[in-house]
Amino acid sequence: MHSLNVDLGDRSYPIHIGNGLLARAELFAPVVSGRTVMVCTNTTVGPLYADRLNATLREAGAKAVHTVTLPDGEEYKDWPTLQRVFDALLQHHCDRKTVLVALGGGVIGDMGGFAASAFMRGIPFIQVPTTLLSQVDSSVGGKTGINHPLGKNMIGAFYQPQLVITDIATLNTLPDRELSCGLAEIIKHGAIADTAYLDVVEQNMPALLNRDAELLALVVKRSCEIKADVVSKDEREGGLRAILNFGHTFGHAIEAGMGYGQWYHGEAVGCGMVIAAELCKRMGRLSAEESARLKKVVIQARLPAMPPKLGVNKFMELMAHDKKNDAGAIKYVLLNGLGKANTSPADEALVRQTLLELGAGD
Ligand SMILES: NC(=O)c1ccc[n+]([C@@H]2O[C@H](COP(=O)([O-])OP(=O)(O)OC[C@H]3O[C@@H](n4cnc5c(N)ncnc54)[C@H](O)[C@@H]3O)[C@@H](O)[C@H]2O)c1
Ligand SMILES: O=C(O)C(=O)C[C@@H](O)[C@H](O)[C@H](O)COP(=O)(O)O
Ligand SMILES: [Zn+2]
Repeated sequence: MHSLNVDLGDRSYPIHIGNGLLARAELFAPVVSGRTVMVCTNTTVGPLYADRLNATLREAGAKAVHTVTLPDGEEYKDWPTLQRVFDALLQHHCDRKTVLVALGGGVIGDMGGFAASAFMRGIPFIQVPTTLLSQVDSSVGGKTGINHPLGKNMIGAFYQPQLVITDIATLNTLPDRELSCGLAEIIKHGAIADTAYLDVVEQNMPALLNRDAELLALVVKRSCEIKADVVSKDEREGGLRAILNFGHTFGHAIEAGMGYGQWYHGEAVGCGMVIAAELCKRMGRLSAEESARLKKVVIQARLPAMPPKLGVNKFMELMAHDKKNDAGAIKYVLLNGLGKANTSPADEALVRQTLLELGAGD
């Protein structure tokens, strides 16, 4: 088992990564012992893992374990579905000491975390991520929330979990398309912060796609380290943290514009990184080789590299709602060579031309 810590003063917490951790009661006990627990999961993950987890939570000393099972899909990351979590918490007479456990991918993690942040103005929560994407990225850092038709994650809170338990074995049931989505965020971590890591990911792509367990544990650990380092320096995205949004300015526009759930988050981010890299090349920030390399890794990960024909105007309209924007100006996360990132505005005509020439439609 690997363990690391997210250093945030009195909101610090451990991340435990390993095989079979869903059965390790002693890892859950420090947070759940003597408490009522509400497991928040969905109709896909619940039948696979909720019984196992609930037994472990009881063994860890939980007073009572309840489960709320939400419909599966990005299109349900919304108000009416969130309300179902509050309904369940109230129906079971949960109180401020109740612990919410989010068992699932990033959608469940973001919604469960948001529900925990708001219920009785904040109850403890644990992330139990079961997709590669949620294990390497969304379970760490405390961004929680839901979508709005006009923009991704528009309503939410920064609210840290007290514990992250990452059981690599859950990846055995993950569909291939979802595995690729996780690789998008992994590539992002390398591209913004660690070229040696990008090399490892690139060279081992076939083994990663083959779900080599040792390699997966290694990348989950390294990605968590990179993300935890950024988050511990800038928890609420005053500046630095925005680099974790590389590929997301375009990616979020794709997700909202195509209709939530059509393009998966990781797919939109993969494509968004290719668009951003092309823009960086045109701005003289990335060489043609670097930009081509990033595109090649994205394609190797079996992610889409071509934007959908959403139309350039629609892209611009959706990106005008991006949370990073400053005084009406769209701010992009751009690379200054691979491994170094910062936020910056970009010339609108150049962005439009880049999108058009990449095939986004006019
Ligand atoms: N908070 C953050 O920092 C952060 C970071 C990245 C992404 N996100 C958010 O996370 C979401 C994407 O997360 P995701 O890619 O995990 O998608 P997801 O939560 O929709 O999960 C993908 C699919 O895999 C299924 N699934 C989950 N675990 C499984 C398993 N072990 N076996 C079989 N099927 C399984 C789910 O039911 C779902 O159908 C987006 O909403 C995105 O905005 C948040
Ligand atoms: O943790 C962060 O910060 C990130 O930007 C990580 C992203 O991978 C993630 O998709 C996040 O939810 C995007 O945040 P948002 O603030 O752009 O909604
Ligand atoms: Zn993301």
